[in-house]
Amino acid sequence: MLYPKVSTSRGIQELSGVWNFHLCEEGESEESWKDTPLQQAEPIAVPASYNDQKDVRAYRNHCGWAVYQRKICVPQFWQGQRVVLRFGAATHTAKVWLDGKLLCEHRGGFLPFETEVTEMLLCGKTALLTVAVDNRVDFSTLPVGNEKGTSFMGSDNPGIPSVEAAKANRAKQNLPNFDFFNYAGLNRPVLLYTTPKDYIADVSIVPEIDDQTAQVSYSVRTVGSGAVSVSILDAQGKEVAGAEGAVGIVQIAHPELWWPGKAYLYTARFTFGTDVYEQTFGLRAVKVEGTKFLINGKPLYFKGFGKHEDSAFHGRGTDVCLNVKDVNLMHWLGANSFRTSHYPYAEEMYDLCDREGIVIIDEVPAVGIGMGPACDPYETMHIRAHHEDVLREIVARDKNHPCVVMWSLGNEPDLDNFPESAYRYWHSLYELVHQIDPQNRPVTVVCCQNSYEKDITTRTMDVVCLNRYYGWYNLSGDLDAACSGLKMEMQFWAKQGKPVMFTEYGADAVAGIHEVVPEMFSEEFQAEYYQRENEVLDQFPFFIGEQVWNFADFATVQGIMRVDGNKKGLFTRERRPKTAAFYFKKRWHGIPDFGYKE
Ligand SMILES: CCCCCC[C@@H]1NC[C@@H](O)[C@H](O)[C@H]1C(=O)O
Repeated sequence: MLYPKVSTSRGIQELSGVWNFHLCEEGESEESWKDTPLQQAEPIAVPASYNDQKDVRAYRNHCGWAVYQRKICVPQFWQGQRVVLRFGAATHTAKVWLDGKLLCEHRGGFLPFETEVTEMLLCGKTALLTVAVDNRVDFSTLPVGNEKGTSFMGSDNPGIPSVEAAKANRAKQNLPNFDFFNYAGLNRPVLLYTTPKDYIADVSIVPEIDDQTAQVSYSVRTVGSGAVSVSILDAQGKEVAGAEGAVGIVQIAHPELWWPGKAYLYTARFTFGTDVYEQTFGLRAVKVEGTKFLINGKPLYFKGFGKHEDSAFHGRGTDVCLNVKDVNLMHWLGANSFRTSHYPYAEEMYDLCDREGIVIIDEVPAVGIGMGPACDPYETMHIRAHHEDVLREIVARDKNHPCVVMWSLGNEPDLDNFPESAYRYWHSLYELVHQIDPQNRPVTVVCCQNSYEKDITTRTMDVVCLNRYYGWYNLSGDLDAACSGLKMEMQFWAKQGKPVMFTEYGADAVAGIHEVVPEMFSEEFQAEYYQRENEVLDQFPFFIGEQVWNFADFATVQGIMRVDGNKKGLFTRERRPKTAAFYFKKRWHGIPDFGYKE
């Protein structure tokens, strides 16, 4: 799916700003307002989550539909154009009406969707746009919500009469089986854009490089009639190659490659009739070979993070200023990568990483898939069809980004309680993504701390991505025992012949807690945790990367295990560095992006 861009043939009207807003009561139909202006509407900013925009529990803890509404119209000089309404995302399920006519519905809260509105808007009138967004999570959604019991790491005293009675009478609420606040609403930009009637619907770019030359295979999907041509421009805007036809191969002489830390972007300017669309791309090759993750034939060492889209006031709302700040902090640290834990991030972040040379592991929101040893989630949850949908959508959206070097099918599913069932589920998704990705990038699923000998799935992925918490969730506070356990597990992985990396490891540190003798939750313990465990990891040549959990402190559902959210950040939520940030700054500037341990 193309990202909307202004060109000589295309215009954009952003619909950001203050809309009218209403939280539906339990039992109130989301369709109540599809053709009627909201009464006693409240103000709400778009793009942003609604949860923190008003300090009342109803916003913070809402469970169900919320209605956004505003008037829209388009300039008459758009006559003759095709007009499209596009949502960067709506979390988690959306229904869209224009003057009461249902335009579209979409499931999945982290990927774009759009609908053509030409006829309804070009008749010169102002229309009422109504969007209903449902934030409920359950066994059919990704991310997964529990349908009884507690949320992630929640606490309960089941069986006590008074507790059970109170549970039966409590207001409906979400029980996220994941460790990030269930921010919801129109989190990403909403806009109208135009194309000519005959237009470019999609483009796909597959770079191939060898020593001295590079070629780009491209394909263009069009609607209507016309001829396709493509012009390849270098970073200075100079044409370096060109071709005719909707499908073709272009040779690029004296290629400038795209590298982590040294990005170089070309632009493919596609023309179809009067339509013009420009797609940036990078000349880079990604390949797993033995226990190495090769970019342009060189073995990368991942230095970076699991992150979240999370900030004060905006919640999970797109904040390009914060994106720039975070990428600058990554440069400051000597980091080269992050995983979009646990959902696809806003498109604007990938464009920024393309130009800044930050490498991304791109993850779908398949998180919370597990119910413990009592129940096989692959038999009980109804997520498969939706899981395939989000995988197709993430590849369709992000396929041309040079910064995307690997797909993550999901985070910390149950892989060891029902190992054969898990393997069937995840291996078929692994094969699906390899089939649908034009660049055929490596594919993984991120594994939680588990019985790695029973888990027969993780070892079959292109890269073994492990989330491990030796010394935190187990062997808590005892870093000698933790390092002994970690070393033993690494000796298991040494026999698997796969590249292995940490996509999570870490410890909560409440900024400002300092101890001469480091204990858990102090900044000193967090730094010592990493320093000790990195000493073990540095001993294993097949270990190809360290992504700490997390880049910054972030909001979670309230519970006994979280004091104002998750505090495993190297930075506070306001991006103030903790002691461990300075440890990693020193460490990562001393580790090369390529050839570490060689
Ligand atoms: C025993 C539970 C183990 C959870 C493993 C650690 C968790 N991985 C997934 C992330 O979303 C959580 O924030 C992280 C944590 O809790 O900080």
